[in-house]
Amino acid sequence: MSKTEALPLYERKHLTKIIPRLIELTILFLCFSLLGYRLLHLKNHGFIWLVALLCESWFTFIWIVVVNIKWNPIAIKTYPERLLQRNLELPPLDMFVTTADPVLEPPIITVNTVISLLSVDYPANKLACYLSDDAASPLTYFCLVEASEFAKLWIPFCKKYNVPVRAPFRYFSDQSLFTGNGSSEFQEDWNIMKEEYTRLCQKIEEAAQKSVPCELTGDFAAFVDIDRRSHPTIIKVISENKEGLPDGLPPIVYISREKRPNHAHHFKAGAMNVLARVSGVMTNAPFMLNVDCDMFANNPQVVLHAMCLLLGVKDETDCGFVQFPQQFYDGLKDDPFGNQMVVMIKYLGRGLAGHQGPLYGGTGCFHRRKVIYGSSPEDKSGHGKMNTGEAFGKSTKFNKFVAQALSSSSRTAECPESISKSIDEACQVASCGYEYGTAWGKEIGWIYGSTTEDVLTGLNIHWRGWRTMWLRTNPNGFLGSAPSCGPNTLIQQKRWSTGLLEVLFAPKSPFFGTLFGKLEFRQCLNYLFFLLWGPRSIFEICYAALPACCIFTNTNFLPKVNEPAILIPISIFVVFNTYCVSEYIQTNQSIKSWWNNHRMARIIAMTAWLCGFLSAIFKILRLSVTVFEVTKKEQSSSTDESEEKLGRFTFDNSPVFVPGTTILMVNLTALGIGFLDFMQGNGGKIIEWGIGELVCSIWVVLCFWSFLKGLLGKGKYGIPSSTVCKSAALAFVFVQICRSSWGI
Ligand SMILES: O=c1ccn([C@@H]2O[C@H](COP(=O)(O)OP(=O)(O)O[C@H]3O[C@H](CO)[C@@H](O)[C@H](O)[C@H]3O)[C@@H](O)[C@H]2O)c(=O)[nH]1
Ligand SMILES: [Mn+2]
Repeated sequence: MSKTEALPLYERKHLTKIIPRLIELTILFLCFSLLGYRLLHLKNHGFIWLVALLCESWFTFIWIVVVNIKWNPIAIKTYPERLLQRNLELPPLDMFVTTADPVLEPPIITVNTVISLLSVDYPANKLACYLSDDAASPLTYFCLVEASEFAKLWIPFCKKYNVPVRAPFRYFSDQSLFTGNGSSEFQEDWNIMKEEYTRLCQKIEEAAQKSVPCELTGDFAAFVDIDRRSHPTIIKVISENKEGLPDGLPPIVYISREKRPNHAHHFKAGAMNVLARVSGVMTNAPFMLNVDCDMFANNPQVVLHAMCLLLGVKDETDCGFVQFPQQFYDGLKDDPFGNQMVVMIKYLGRGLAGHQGPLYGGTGCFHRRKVIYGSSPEDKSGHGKMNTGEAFGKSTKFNKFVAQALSSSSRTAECPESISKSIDEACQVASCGYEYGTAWGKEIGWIYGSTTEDVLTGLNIHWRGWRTMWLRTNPNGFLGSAPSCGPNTLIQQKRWSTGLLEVLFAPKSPFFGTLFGKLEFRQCLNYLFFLLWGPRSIFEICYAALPACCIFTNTNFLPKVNEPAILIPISIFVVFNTYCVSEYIQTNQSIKSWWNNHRMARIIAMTAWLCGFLSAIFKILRLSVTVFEVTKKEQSSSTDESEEKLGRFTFDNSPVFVPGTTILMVNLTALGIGFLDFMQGNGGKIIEWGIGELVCSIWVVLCFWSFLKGLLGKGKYGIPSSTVCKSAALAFVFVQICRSSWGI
């Protein structure tokens, strides 16, 4: 063994710091003090104190969960250059991209993602790229074919000049990436590439304008009269790299799985399972990478970094999958929609890494094929219980490859014959009846039953005893587009809170994972942080209504100013917010962006999470079904609109805006009535509520400031009048209920 071979491919570093821990415990101690105070005085107060007690108990519980996550943070550093020095044959990797709607997900975005993957620093004969198109759109296929032509020029250019970002739209939009060696040759090549890329964009744009991108003959005949909800499988091999050139164009395959109206297609999870099977009969790589259509590879060495972990761990059990953080490009200044998740990703990510590992986030994740195929760490020899009977479906050829994937060590998997020869087999495994009577979606592959199939699938992996790894690289491994404006952000959050609650009530809920499986107890708690987003809305709403309720009924839910106990809530408020602000400062973000994230978190919790919670409850009661609503993606913010306009909250007539508007109206009314009572001396009665309630009510109004602007705004910046009416009615009923219980 040479010296370099002995060097580890990665290092783990503990990041535990004493001061944050002390602050976290202080907050916890203060929360318990508050609960103690409430319990002591419960009998002197009525219903309102009970509600306050319940909410605060809940918040304390959530805080315990947070402290648990953050307790032993770790970071991992990888050494791709050591991997390259080892001179071993790198293992094959199948790369999956999913798209579902050419309007919400413009093909130029998808195409950039595909191009960035095709041009990573990794031998092309070890890669294969599969695009799943749930819209069966000839436009997407057309764009993919065009992109493959462009990639033939782009890949050599990237490798020759070691281009730092390989998604062309990013590369050409950012002057600072224009590195090269300053030579005239580089300048010339750059100009050519720029021209080619502009041409590609034009072609795609023109094609998108027409109802069909080109004549549907020849290669495109399969798309004639296609109804996206009912059509046969379409699989097209766009390139093959038959010669196995290490610096050629990797194989590219377009897949649109069969859809029939009377077959559940399980949204993204269903698409992922088809990708797993089709790639299983075509290239059967032992590792798979999956990204959403908007998540391009931002670091050319991303695959090498991931391989450092997948190949570098002594025991495979420690690395069931490698998850990269989901980070975004073109974030607006001060994060007005609170959707960049920088702080959450940094602190919760490194915290989770110190436990059983990060949850699967649905994109930017490298999997082991055999883990996806349901194997457990102990099935080392591949005689896992899954490899029996008809668990994997009826295709004999596919079953043969499954057996190989399950039995071979992670480094090799026998590559099936030529890709285009497997099309018939591939069509069979992509048909909508294939999964009947199999374990797909139950024990194998992406698990069905939640609109956050990623969390459910990852849970199933942790359940079987795999640990997982979290990898942050500099530059970021992948970047995606964060939803902008009000409706998109809230719809996405609604889907998440629904899906996460579905996971909690799934047969594979984390409780059972700890009781009957190998999910660690503390990891189960970690899952709860996410899975309880929906129910959190109830407590947040109640708490936001409390100050108003106190003003309406002339009572108090906080200690009075002259009571020493007032120090408890004041300390919680000060210490907690200082702690949060310090996290923003440590991640080089502004205080304004803390505030934006704070208020957006309140808005999201009380609107989107509530709607998500209700829709999950309706589903559990079998009153309705949940659907995966695809998030709209925008390529970049470089439109004519100014930053300020782009950052302004927008509205539509979705019911998701009703609860927020109601809460705002209730608190505004409370402040108004409070002011009147104060001026008129409350008809001679003593005013029981005080500064505490007033400050809380004002704080709620400040958090919903964008809604206040929405009440006055017009067009998309205004709350639609139907929403205003509904909210006003609800607010009126609430005020009446409070007032009628006056003095009780
Ligand atoms: O029927 C469907 C619906 C969606 N998708 C794809 O799924 C991906 C994610 O959809 P998106 O609308 O972008 O959802 P996000 O909320 O941005 O996604 C986050 O949350 C999802 C779970 O809710 C995860 O699956 C994603 O990986 C994660 O990025 C996209 O590539 C879609 O094309 C499909 O392939 N088929
Ligand atoms: Mn997305």
